Amino acid sequence: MEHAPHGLLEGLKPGDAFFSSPVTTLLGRGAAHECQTADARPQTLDDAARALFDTAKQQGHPDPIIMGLIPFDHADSARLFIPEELLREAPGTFEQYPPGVPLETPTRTITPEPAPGHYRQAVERALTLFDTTALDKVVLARSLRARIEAPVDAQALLKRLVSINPQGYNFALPTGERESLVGASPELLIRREGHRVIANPLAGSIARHRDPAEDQRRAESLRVSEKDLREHALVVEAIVAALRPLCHTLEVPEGPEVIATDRMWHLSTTLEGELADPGMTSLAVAAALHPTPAVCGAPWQDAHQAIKALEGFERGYFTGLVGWCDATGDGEWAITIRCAELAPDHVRVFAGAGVVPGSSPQGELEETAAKMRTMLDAMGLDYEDDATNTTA
Ligand SMILES: C=C(O[C@@H]1C=C(C(=O)O)C=C[C@H]1O)C(=O)O
Repeated sequence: MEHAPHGLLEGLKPGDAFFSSPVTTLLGRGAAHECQTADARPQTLDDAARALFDTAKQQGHPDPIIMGLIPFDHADSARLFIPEELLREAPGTFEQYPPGVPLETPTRTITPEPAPGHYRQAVERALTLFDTTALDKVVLARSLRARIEAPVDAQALLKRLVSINPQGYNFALPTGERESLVGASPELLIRREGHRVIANPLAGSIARHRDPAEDQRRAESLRVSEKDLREHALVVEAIVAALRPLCHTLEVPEGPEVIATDRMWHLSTTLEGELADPGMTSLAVAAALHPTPAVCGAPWQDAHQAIKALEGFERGYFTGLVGWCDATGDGEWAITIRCAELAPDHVRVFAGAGVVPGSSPQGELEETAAKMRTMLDAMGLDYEDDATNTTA
């Protein structure tokens, strides 16, 4: 017998918006009201969301929900919209989702942007900044661009993603006439359910291994890695500092757990709080936290400056936010990682890694290669660069 969420994904058409999480599955069709904001500062996002809800209510929309994509950089534009039609289903039990046929994506060329050598050099430069500036951590990213023979089917790709990451934040949102951003993020920035907020930052990672004993050994090494625990603590500290003033109570566990995705082990902390102002929407809380040191670094300004100086490409929506917010303010915003930009003639896959004192350029290069495998595997794209020994 077919479970309901399978039905929802079965109905996905080009141009639809899809978001699934451990608590809900949404499929948005069309855009009754939409807004491409001038920038992504918290006030701009709040104003844009209010205006969208006001218009929807004036036009008699019974239960408007905003879906959207928020860029990494506050200076860039966010896309928020209220779908014309919204289909919603209870928690997606994608655990038994049939994996379907593996995708094949014939490619003409695959080009790393920037090149692996550039990436290693950026990490090396970041390491020197730790000695000469206030910088404690910076997340440096890179991408792979594949020129393809035929467009990737977003629905088929999502089916693969939900089957391999059933507990993840799986999404596909249109970003243009024929472009979309599709991904399987493991990271929840914030969920608001009434007064309650939950954040689940991840930071500190190691690639998984196909041999179960080696895989476990890697998980254990991550659990006690001084470098990764330090990298993780910086993220939790920043989120606690941002959430405390917004919350009556905030529960902070003593240390992180180790969680798995299809390709990675991560250090993970779940924080739970009671909002002091229940009128604060999930979008406003997300905007107050974003970008955390999980995707930017610490201190924020120094890390942002280092990214702009060293990375060598525009992140756009990658390491931004994807999610939804309803008219009561409830909603979820996940971090747009483990994602790919789909266009008719190319796909582009992104990944970043946290650099702290003690990081190695080759190690971070390999970590980004391992993170990219989630999307590369799902699309049936074969690619290995100088970061080969990650993906055993
Ligand atoms: C930036 C990415 O991941 C982030 C960086 C992590 C790390 O450095 O350990 C872990 C999870 C994410 O917060 C990515 O997957 O591209």
